[in-house]
Amino acid sequence: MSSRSLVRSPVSCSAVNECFSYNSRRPRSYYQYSNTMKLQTPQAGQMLLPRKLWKSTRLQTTLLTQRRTVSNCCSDLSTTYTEQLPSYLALNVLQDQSNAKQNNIRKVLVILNPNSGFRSSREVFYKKVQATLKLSGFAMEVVETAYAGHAKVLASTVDLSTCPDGIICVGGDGVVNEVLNGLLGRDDLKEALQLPIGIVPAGSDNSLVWSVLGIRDPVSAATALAKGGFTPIDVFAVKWIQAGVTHFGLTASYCGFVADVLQLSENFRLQLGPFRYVIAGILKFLSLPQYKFEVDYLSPEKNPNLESPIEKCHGQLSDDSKVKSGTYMDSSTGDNWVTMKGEFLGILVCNHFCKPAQGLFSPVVAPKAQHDDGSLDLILVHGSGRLRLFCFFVAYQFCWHLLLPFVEYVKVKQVNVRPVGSTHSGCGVDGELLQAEGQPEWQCSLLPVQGRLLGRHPRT
Ligand SMILES: Nc1ncnc2c1ncn2[C@@H]1O[C@H](COP(=O)(O)OP(=O)(O)OP(=O)(O)O)[C@@H](O)[C@H]1O
Repeated sequence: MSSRSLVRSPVSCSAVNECFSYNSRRPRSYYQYSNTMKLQTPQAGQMLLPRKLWKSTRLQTTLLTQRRTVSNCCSDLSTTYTEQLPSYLALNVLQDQSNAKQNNIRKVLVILNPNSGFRSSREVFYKKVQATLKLSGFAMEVVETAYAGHAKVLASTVDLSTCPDGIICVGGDGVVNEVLNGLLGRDDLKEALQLPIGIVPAGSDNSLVWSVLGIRDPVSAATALAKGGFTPIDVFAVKWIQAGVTHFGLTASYCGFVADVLQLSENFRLQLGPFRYVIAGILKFLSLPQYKFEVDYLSPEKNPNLESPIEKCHGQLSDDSKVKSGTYMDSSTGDNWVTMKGEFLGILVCNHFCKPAQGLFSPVVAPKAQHDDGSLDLILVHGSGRLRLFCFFVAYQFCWHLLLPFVEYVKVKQVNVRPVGSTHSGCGVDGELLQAEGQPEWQCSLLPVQGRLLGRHPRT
């Protein structure tokens, strides 16, 4: 995750809307960036196996290797696989795959962030994942990111014909977000949207792949990639209205306490790795400011009579003296809007149920959210103060947070948020902090098109 200014990464939302009338100019080849790229050679990793199992695994792998070496022309496929044995679980899948797809080579670009999580992405990929993917027919071009924003540059400039089967991200949610934004910023948007994104979790918290595909370890991720298939997923856009700049996301956007923690945590990235969130959370909790926002949201269902246009968990919320709220109809569209102004500890807009991969009890933030249901789930944590925040946090650990009287849960189509006064004006998107000048208005809405993730949930 990294803090960054939206000004530095302008992506026009109109580009997405123009998707259907796109201009098929050829993308620049990403090889022009080759001075920052490092094509990787595989590293040998020896696994310790029981003697009997070692023998049988070795035999299976050797057979697979022979077939692959004949059918593939990718230079590093000649690696001795006996030095890079995948897990036993994966081997069963690989055998099926190799029988069914002997001639089906899947060409992908692998973008590896060596800076993710505990900085173990290289080890994760080369020791736990690479062999499985190779054996299942992936021809991979591996590129390591050299700086923050590099994954976005790669995704926006790569020649799509060199990786028609997708881009696989090895890292955290941040690198996936960069790839998404790179793809959605391309001229050949229609083709880019079709390109699936694969994820090998190696970051601080891979909430996306854990929530949507039920995968949180690299070996399972490799197995899911090897098995093939796609999972459609809604994509949302967060627009800084005044500047007309848009950033895209797949997981969640948030303002208030969580965005503040995200910003503070970046100071500890080098020293603490994934633990930076805990330390930043405690520090921010101890110096908790008041957050005031104006919020407008649009419910998915139109109700011309303004009768219960929203699903509210707690009707008494509007009686909270600190929150002024009302409903109005946009005369141009006939949409019903709910508007409120007051103190909020947090405003979270979730695209899936947002299950942190590293949580103690792995609670979910938005239990009713679905990654492909065409709506966003808004969670408003009303009020201020450490006691309220503490109650929310404890309840959240047991997934009771929606029962709290100061928490509101609504399915929405669009949310507009305006920080009031000295409230922190940043907005977090998938773990990336978007910063804006002045009094920004953030608009979060779903795109009319879906993206695709590589792999399917193990139970589907
Ligand atoms: N070579 C690099 N050097 C420094 N920063 C990088 C490099 N490559 C990528 N980054 C930045 O690191 C940020 C975090 O990456 P990533 O999300 O993969 O890991 P993480 O933060 O540990 O995991 P998570 O986002 O799941 O918490 C990205 O936003 C990206 O901009």
